[in-house]
Amino acid sequence: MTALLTVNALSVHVDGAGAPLVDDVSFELGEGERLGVIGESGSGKSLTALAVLGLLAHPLRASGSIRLAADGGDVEVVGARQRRLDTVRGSTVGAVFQEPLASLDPLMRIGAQLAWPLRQHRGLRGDALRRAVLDALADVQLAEPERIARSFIHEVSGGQRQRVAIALALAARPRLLIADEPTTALDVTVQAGVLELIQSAVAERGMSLVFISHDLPVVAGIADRVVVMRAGRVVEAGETRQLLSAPREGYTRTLVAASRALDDLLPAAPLDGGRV
Ligand SMILES: Nc1ncnc2c1ncn2[C@@H]1O[C@H](COP(=O)(O)OP(=O)(O)OP(=O)(O)O)[C@@H](O)[C@H]1O
Repeated sequence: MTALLTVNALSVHVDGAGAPLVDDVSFELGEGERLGVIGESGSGKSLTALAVLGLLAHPLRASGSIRLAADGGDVEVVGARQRRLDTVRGSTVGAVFQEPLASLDPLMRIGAQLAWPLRQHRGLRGDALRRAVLDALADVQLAEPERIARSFIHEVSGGQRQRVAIALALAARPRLLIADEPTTALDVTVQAGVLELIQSAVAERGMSLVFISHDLPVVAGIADRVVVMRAGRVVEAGETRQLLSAPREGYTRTLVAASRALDDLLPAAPLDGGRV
């Protein structure tokens, strides 16, 4: 399988401070592959995602290597100039975060926000652009796309906001989607729908996925391979089924046991992907 993303010995430091927050992390992601990143709060999952997106801000600093296979050739994200990163963000890699407002502008109508990447990356104008905005909203199963396009973000529900954020992440047709706890902030009744949407969008477009969560059953249902992080390091990595049925490390065993204990309380919700 061709590697779309290769992370090698990635560390993230606070400039001038001691121990790294992300420490010597390596993994690879092939075209069309879905990778789950799991670990407790503070284990370094989000910083790893931000590093891949080239979004670490001072005083955070990455070292090591993050290579993305972009259309015009490989891009080394660590140390890349802003202009180089602008060419891969959106078109090679898109992102959805826990809090949709992280990627949405409260002062701009939703349609105008979506129009921007469609114009920039796909060169659309006029009627074609207006149609593409409505199609992008319909693609994320938002009813009444015309009304949503005219709305500001505070005029739609939390679940609808996350769907808009997904539409925005997909607008430039990236080859890789990074979803960082995309359902954690949502009402439990809308989590399942948003997860299904991410899964179907990734499958239909043949995209690769990095799915970050602290929720093992959710990751089990979505990822081909899993990376387990703790205290900034990868403690275990492997094919999802194998890793969950025979975890080698004590920490992974604890995570699996905790999920199974919960599973026993919810007999209708099997570990393997049935939940939310
Ligand atoms: N800007 C920052 N400056 C200093 N430390 C930071 C900064 N951002 C994050 N950290 C620290 O880095 C560590 C890893 O944070 P990170 O957000 O990657 O964890 P996480 O695994 O994504 O957690 P969660 O599941 O709660 O989102 C944490 O100890 C956090 O406090």
